[in-house]
Amino acid sequence: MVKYDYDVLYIGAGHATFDGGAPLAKTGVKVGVIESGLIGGTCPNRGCNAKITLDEPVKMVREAERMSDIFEGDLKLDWTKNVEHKQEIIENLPQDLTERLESNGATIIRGHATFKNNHTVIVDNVGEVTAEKIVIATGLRPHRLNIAGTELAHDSEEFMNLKQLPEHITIVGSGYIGMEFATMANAAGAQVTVMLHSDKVLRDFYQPYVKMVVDDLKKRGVTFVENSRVQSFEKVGANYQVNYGDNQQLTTDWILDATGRIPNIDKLGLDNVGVKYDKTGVFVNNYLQTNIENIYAAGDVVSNNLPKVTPAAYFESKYLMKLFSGQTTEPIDMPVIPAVVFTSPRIAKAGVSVEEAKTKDYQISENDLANYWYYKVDKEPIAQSKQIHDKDGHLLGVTEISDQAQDAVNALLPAIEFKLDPEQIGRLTSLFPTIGYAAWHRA
Ligand SMILES: Cc1cc2nc3c(=O)[nH]c(=O)nc-3n(C[C@H](O)[C@H](O)[C@H](O)COP(=O)(O)OP(=O)(O)OC[C@H]3O[C@@H](n4cnc5c(N)ncnc54)[C@H](O)[C@@H]3O)c2cc1C
Ligand SMILES: NC(=O)c1ccc[n+]([C@@H]2O[C@H](COP(=O)([O-])OP(=O)(O)OC[C@H]3O[C@@H](n4cnc5c(N)ncnc54)[C@H](O)[C@@H]3O)[C@@H](O)[C@H]2O)c1
Repeated sequence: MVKYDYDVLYIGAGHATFDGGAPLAKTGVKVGVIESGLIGGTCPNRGCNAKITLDEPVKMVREAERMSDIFEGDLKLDWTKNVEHKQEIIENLPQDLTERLESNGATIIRGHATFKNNHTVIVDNVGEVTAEKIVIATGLRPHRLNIAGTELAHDSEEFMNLKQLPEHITIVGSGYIGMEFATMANAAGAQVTVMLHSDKVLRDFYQPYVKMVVDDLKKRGVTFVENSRVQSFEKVGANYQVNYGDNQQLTTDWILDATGRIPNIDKLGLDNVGVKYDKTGVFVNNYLQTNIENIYAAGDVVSNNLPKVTPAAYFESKYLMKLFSGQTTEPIDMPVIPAVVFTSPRIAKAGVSVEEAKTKDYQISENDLANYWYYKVDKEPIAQSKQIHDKDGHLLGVTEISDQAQDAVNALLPAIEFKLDPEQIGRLTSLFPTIGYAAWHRA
């Protein structure tokens, strides 16, 4: 007798679900996926894919600017066309991902899920759905400032759908979204003011590199207001007023609230089943299992100190696929999760940080890439890296600032993850000339 509707039921259809959920269904496990929004979740529809499409012309404008003695005329970014192009790239992704899940045998259930008990969820307009195991993969949503007029501000998704670029944009927050979107808006011709919570920008990245990005944006006209203490937003005629600091005002055309993202758990009924969580997300053990035996969690919604990025959600989803299909009984062994902020230049990193290296007996090489011939081809004025090695020559970590930092870090990742020794590293013969080759350059 079949006891439950599904063997495994995922709540949410982002990377934390579909990367492992589709192959899991293929093994014959009966998989259900509940999604209240677009299949694919944040990354394809309103995160990574959308953002990197909008950013591509930004990168090209910067390249053309550096090559202005070779090119004739100026490149001008048309924001409206850029947004149209982004839409063309992403609009079929929910359908593609639906097909990926369904063609492997998973069933998609559309609606918002709330736990009734530890094997049953109630889905709006559908009713009760039962499963032996349930995976909470509900991700994050934008945090909204708790101040008067907060409803006048917008989120990153609304920014990426702007058909016309406002003349002046105020961005509250200087994390990933604040800095990536300040870069895009500035390159597309908007005047940008970034309101900082403190004096810190991109707190998780190597601060001397962050300063280079900030100084470059300042030269390009972006204003940074430190310790801004934003107090309220008001509509004044056709514009908005940002009230901040000690009775200071700023007039602007559009406000982006980029003050972080919070877990989608408040309307999930976790208290109905006793799943433990706090404001940072759902608590799990080394098997991604919550305190309730048959309920798991994966991706951004998990409370941990990993960066909330797609590579982490992807790996966790793949791990649960192996666990649920019997391919492993081991706890999850998280690999090195790299991170990049797509400013211009980018800052990318993986493994041991420079700050940690300074507290240990590690060697830190400081590499002036702007004067290395391959980076000169691109006339990159800001290009540096720091590589961290132990005394036996294993590469433990890297952080790089350059326009191609994400590809450089990708090239070095296998050596960091697999702790390759110098002889093994010597056998990695990269194509030449490429960033994969240049990434190894060090002083
Ligand atoms: C603007 C932006 C840019 C980003 N850029 C990058 C980048 O360049 N690189 C990178 O690695 N990461 C990036 N990220 C982060 C990346 O998008 C996330 O790490 C990733 O999407 C996490 O996947 P997830 O499956 O955990 O959650 P999500 O993709 O958020 O999926 C969760 C899903 O659950 C659904 N849901 C929530 N509650 C319920 C419920 N009760 N019932 C039914 N469905 C529910 C939601 O609708 C959503 O579709 C970016 C994020 C943003 C916002
Ligand atoms: N390239 C990428 O991988 C990428 C890109 C975009 C987003 N993301 C993910 O999305 C998540 C959310 O990004 P985010 O930039 O919104 O969050 P974040 O946590 O990176 O930054 C939030 C910023 O808001 C500031 N802040 C908080 N409260 C404030 C207040 N009251 N006034 C002014 N500033 C305030 C913080 O100091 C911080 O600078 C990130 O955790 C990241 O993992 C990743």
